[in-house]
Amino acid sequence: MIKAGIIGASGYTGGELLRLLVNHPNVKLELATSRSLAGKPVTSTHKHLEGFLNLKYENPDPEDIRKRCDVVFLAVPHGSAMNYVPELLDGDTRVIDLSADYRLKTSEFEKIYGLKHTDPRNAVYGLVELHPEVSEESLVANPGCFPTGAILAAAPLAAAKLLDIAVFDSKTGISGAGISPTETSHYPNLAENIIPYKLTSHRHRAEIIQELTALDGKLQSISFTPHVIPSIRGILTTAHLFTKEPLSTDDLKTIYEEFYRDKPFIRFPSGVPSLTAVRGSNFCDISFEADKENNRVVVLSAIDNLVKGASGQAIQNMNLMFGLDETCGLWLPAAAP
Ligand SMILES: NC(=O)C1=CN([C@@H]2O[C@H](COP(=O)(O)OP(=O)(O)OC[C@H]3O[C@@H](n4cnc5c(N)ncnc54)[C@H](OP(=O)(O)O)[C@@H]3O)[C@@H](O)[C@H]2O)C=CC1
Ligand SMILES: CC(=O)N[C@@H](CCC(=O)OP(=O)(O)O)C(=O)O
Repeated sequence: MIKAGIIGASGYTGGELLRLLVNHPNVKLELATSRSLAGKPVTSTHKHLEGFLNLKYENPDPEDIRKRCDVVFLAVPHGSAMNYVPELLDGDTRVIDLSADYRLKTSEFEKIYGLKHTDPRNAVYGLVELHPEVSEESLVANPGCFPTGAILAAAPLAAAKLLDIAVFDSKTGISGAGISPTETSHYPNLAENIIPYKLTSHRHRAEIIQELTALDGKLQSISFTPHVIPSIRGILTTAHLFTKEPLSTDDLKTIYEEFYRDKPFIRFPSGVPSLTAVRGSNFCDISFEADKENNRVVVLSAIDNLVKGASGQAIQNMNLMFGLDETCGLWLPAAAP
């Protein structure tokens, strides 16, 4: 059995890692950390895990964590993960970082996040559909939630070198903001509302550029605007992709189905994707329609930000890093409606 530890287990992605890992056939949950809740049962805060888990929160030092775990998930805010990684990797332990600390080149991270990076090692970007080489790595940077949906929506056209301009418009549930309440998450501010933010400067744009540019080979014009909607989970991305030549919907079908052949978590539902059809699951549902007159295609993607956008994708990475089938423990339908 793979002994797994979660640092930051009291948060939303930590809770979702626990929910998925309690039923993973190859994993034994060894450790759940929280600085503020050490000594309390994990089920005192994650009440949905009652009857599934006997762990108490702990707050051991990184060396102890490394000795006890084969794999450690870092579910902590960006800027914190880099303080753990060097000590955790000082042995055979493998690390999957859900924060943004290792997703970008160090200089780009420092520019976008305004933080000094103290550990300039490289990590593979853990979007499994594009980076199967995660299986060879001991440190994986799990992608951001918005970039996961946006990159998967545009990757086939970028790889075919057909993409000219990409405009991503995303709507997210509020769990993307983490467990601490904010003015945006305050019920009267969010209910019956849609809140756009960081209209041109969201930090996730850098990840989208990094990955699509790598596929296409040169810098494309890429814009991204997020909105929070009054849902708890889910990200629906509308990608307006302007192409170098006019494409039909049949062309798109050929390109997308070929690119995602044998990728178990990419689905092409009939009609448009829906947040409820992916909620609680690791699927990314994609649909597309050509607007030939404008050299534009509209691609929609739907994910659960806490699963394919975070904890499910992290387990997908773990599966490959340990030589398991990528669907292991993750082959679950959504909790719809
Ligand atoms: N929510 C989402 O949809 C997604 C989140 N992510 C990323 O995953 C990471 C976790 O997100 P999320 O679960 O939402 O965050 P939460 O705020 O819900 O939880 C973070 C947890 O980390 C612990 N923590 C906070 N600061 C530190 C620290 N300095 N050292 C150790 N532990 C700390 C906290 O527990 P305590 O204070 O008790 O120790 C807290 O429970 C973040 O980097 C986030 O950006 C990525 C994709 C999607
Ligand atoms: C609603 C909300 O606030 N969402 C967050 C993104 C969530 C996230 O998970 O960011 P990382 O993947 O980079 O850690 C935001 O816009 O910053």
